[in-house]
Amino acid sequence: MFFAYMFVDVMSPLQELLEVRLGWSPTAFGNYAGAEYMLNVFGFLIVAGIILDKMGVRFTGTLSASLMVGGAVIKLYAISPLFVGTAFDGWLSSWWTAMPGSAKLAALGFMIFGCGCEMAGITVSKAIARWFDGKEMALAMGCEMALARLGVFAVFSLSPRLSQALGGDPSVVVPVAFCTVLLLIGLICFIVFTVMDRTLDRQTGVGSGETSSEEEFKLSDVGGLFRSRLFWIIALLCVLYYSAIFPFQRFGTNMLQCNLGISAETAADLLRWFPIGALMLTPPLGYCLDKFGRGATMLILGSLLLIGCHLVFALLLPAVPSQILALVTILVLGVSFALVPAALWPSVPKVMDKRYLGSAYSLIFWVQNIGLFGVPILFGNVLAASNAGVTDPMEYDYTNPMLMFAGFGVLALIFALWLKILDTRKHYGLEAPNIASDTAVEAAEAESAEE
Ligand SMILES: NCCCC[C@H](NC(=O)[C@@H](N)CC(=O)O)C(=O)O
Repeated sequence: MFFAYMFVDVMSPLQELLEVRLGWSPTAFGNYAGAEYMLNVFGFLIVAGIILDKMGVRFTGTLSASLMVGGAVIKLYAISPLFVGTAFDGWLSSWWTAMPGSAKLAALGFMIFGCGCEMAGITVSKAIARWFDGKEMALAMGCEMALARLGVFAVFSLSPRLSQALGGDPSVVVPVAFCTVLLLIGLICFIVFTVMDRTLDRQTGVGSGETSSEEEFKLSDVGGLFRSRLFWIIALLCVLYYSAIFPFQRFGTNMLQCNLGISAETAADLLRWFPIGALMLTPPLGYCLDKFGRGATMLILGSLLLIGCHLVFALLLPAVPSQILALVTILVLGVSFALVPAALWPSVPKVMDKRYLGSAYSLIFWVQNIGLFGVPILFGNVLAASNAGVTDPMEYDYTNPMLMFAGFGVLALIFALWLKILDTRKHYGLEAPNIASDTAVEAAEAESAEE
């Protein structure tokens, strides 16, 4: 997941370079960014859930890592001189001219990569939920997400520098090639893990139980989940919250450049602190959730912070173009980005039947992917419509698109409040700790001994 998240954002700090070098307008960049989720939205994630439940973690993990490498290679080819300027590029550029040929082919590669990345995401979530059931599940998920955030921090630090590593004109090829090699290393590591895991199973004579039928994906469960009010509240909270987070990560560098009049490198250096706040806080918050509970309250607080931060980016930063203000807001947004994921993902096993937990994760990811697919496209269009006639990528006015993010935050807050009210009425246990306290366990043991 570390290398996967690096690859997801490798081009985010290079939006200006892509516009100058390859002619990608904000709309083309938005379309490219949304493509990551396109095949998932059109049903791949549901298939991925079935594959995971039928074939298990080893097979699905290897398949997802292979898809990521395949997609990355296509994207690398699309932006390289091997493709740009060729007859194929000319043909691809000749229709739907808003998207240059390189953007179209890169979007195709990103689509395939996105299938692998999301498939890996549900595989990891289900594996952790099973391995840490009744134990430090939120801490384990928090550590996994912290590693992913470290990847984002690393790529925001490395990408602008790698683009200049060869001297001469800056290049988008070097950072993408670097991250593609990392994905290949990740695939090799996972294959080594599967071999070792299989060997251990053979030595101990214990099956991993990873395809146990009690948790098998059933199509009838999908219908049941879609009829569940709780499923929709969680899925809609998830899609609204993340729609104001991941697309922001992608467009944030240029937003800071335009508001502060700084280079892409300086802007990326500011933005990289966003995942760092989340990186440092998600594991301890996960630990607190395991020990003391308060999951629904964390969701409300995280949504409130999200709204405040996007309002600052939309209204205050253009009026007060201060790097300190930008940094403080980015750090607070990082706190929000720790609170919500730390509480949201471990809450799913609390309210969904274990039997269809894999389906529940894949369907929540599916609804989330619809937003993550559509919002960058919407964002690119809102940005373009608010900046008619602006040709300098340093001159865009980001007020309207950032207000749109704040609006998503308000809706997420409404769903978080609804969840808390339902939890108070129906006692789902969202505010309860994941690990029963020692005294509670002792009391339960004493009770069963008496019986
Ligand atoms: N074990 C938690 C998994 C979810 C982490 C979550 N990622 C996602 O929601 C992805 N579907 C989104 C993406 O890959 O873009 C996160 O907080 O990173």
